Amino acid sequence: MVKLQLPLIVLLLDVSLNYLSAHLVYKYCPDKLLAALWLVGLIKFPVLGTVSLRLRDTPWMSSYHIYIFTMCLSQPLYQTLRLISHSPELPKSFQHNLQSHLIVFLACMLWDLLLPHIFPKKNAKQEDNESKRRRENFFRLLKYSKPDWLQLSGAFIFLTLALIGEMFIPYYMGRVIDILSTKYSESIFLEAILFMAIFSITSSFFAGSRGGLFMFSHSSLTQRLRIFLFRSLVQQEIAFFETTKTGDITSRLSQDTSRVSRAIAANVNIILRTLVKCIGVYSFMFSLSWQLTLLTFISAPFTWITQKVYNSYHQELVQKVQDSIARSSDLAKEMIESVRTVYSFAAEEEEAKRYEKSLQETHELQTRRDFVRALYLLVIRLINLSTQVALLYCGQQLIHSGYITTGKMVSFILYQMESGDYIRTLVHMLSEVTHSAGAGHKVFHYLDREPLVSNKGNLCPNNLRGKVEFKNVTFSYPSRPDVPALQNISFKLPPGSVTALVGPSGGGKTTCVSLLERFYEPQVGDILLDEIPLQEYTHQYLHSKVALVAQEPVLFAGTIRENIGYGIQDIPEKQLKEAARKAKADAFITEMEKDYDTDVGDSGAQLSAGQKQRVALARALARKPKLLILDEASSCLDAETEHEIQQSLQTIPGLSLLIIAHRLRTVQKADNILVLEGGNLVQQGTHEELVKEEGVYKRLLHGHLLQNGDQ
Ligand SMILES: Nc1ncnc2c1ncn2[C@@H]1O[C@H](COP(=O)(O)OP(=O)(O)OP(=O)(O)O)[C@@H](O)[C@H]1O
Repeated sequence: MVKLQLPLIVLLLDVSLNYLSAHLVYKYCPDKLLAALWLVGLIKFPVLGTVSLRLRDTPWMSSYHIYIFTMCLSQPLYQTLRLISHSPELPKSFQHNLQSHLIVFLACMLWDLLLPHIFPKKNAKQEDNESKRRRENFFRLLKYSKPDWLQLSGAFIFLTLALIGEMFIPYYMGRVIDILSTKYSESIFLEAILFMAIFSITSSFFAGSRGGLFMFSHSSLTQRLRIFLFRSLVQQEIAFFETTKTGDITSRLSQDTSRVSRAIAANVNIILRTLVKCIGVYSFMFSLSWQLTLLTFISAPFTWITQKVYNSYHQELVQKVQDSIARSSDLAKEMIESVRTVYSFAAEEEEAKRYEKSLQETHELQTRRDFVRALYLLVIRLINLSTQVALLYCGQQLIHSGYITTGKMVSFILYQMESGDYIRTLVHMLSEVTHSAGAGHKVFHYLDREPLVSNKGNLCPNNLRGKVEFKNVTFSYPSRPDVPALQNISFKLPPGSVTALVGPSGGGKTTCVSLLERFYEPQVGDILLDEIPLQEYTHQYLHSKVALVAQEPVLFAGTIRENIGYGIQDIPEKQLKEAARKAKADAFITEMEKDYDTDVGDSGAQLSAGQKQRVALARALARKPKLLILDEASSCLDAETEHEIQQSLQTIPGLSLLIIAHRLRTVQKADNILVLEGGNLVQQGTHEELVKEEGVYKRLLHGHLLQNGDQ
């Protein structure tokens, strides 16, 4: 009950104020009654509006602003109506006044009780934070639009010129009707037609130029945002991509950037155009008939409220539909990418059902969205129809009593029809701008994200020996922080040596490689290259000196030449071919129809697994590394080719090799073998030393985990 005190006090105050002001004015200056009522209404509106803001979170009272809005306008509108229909009467009695206020007040409470059940609402604090964030995003977007200021200024000038032209067209239409229905004069008629044509042609030209320039700014802002965003994304650490869905990232890049930039160019274009048109149309309407203009205000609050309610729920549903569509296309993409697996498990029907379920969800959301839209259109049409009936009725009275001509009435109706559209567009676009700027939050979130593994090192020495050292390294993956993948690991890779990493599956071999590549950063300990921590070297330098060939190397769509030279600008032909020769790829490449210019297909699909591994090895060698990491990189090669490659690699002076392999022949020749189990370094030494010890290595040999070379 306490919560109702303030609204009730305001209600009583408002009723008394209405009653008093109307009586005073009627008593002392009855001829100014209407003007005074409008004045009181307009003064009350901001004052009571501010009070209503404080009541937003009060249960039952969040629609109090509707009440305030209605009450501020009801008195002046009522009197305007009476005046137009020529039946002036005393302001209503205090009881009448109180009754009408109470009815609206109770209606608002009922609305508030029902509304949360139909559509859940956010609280005021959340809304305040969101609108603050949207404002900030909007200004940030403005900054990004700076380079387009010339086009935007041009667009604003054309916008104004187009509007001036458009504004006069209905006016001249009315004039033509008046000329035709009264005393016809050819010269005046031709003059009106001529002006109408001039305004139509010039405004069309200006409107076209305006639209073109706005669209230009829109697409250039979208492009700029996409470039910035992409740049920021590719600098993120690997863990970011493991924990963020691909669909999320691509939709930020494609849809959100476009939506956000629309907030500036396209939407501001529409808002300004509509706002100026609204002002212009209402000025014309006032000049034609101020009485009828005031009458049209009856529909304004209803249109405004309907549009606002519709916007918030429609926007939410639109977002849900978009997310659902993105999920369906992710599903389809995943199926196409893994079509071989689907085929080999005969899971076609299952996949089809999964896709159907996802589409069904989209369909249901779309139906809800369309239902909300249909309801909205119905309400808007009813409001429009009622206004037009009231207008025609009062207009007929005004024509009858000689206040306006038929032509002016036609002009007025034409303007009025436009004005309704403008108010709706204005409310819709204002919310669209804030929502678009809201989508900016997601874009800016990625744009501002600092990678957790920083690439800010600045060391790139001319000489590097290539000595690597793991010093008490402990590491857990960010997605599983409580499970250590490596525990207190220490080892050294001397320059020019061959080291093998072996151990049962899940032992931590690939994790060591990932840390060396700086995909992640260890939580404890250091990884040193020539006694200096890896993070001190520049990103480019480190990855030219430490190269990785993974078990399933990724090739990019393009030629073999492009794949081998990937990441190296203008690689000399000699360097390219030398790398291919050392990787034993030269022979099969030269046998191909287009030699090094042969296309490898999507992800290298047109090459065999062994050929892909050799191209990937050539790609690593092309950058002349000091440490080459081979993570089961020759698993798809026959023993002979693998042996040839090993021999060829040993001829490269100063190259250290870190090999993860399951073949005994590869491992046993290593200078040092590191045995990892459960994230711990459990043994190390040469093959000869390790076979003498009882331990994991021997177990692996007996368990055939380390296969013989020819197997
Ligand atoms: N991206 C990841 N996120 C979370 N945990 C991971 C990730 N990659 C590996 N792990 C976990 O870390 C541990 C070590 O994995 P790692 O891939 O280093 O083993 P491995 O010795 O290379 O195994 P394999 O011989 O099977 O390739 C495992 O328990 C694994 O489940």
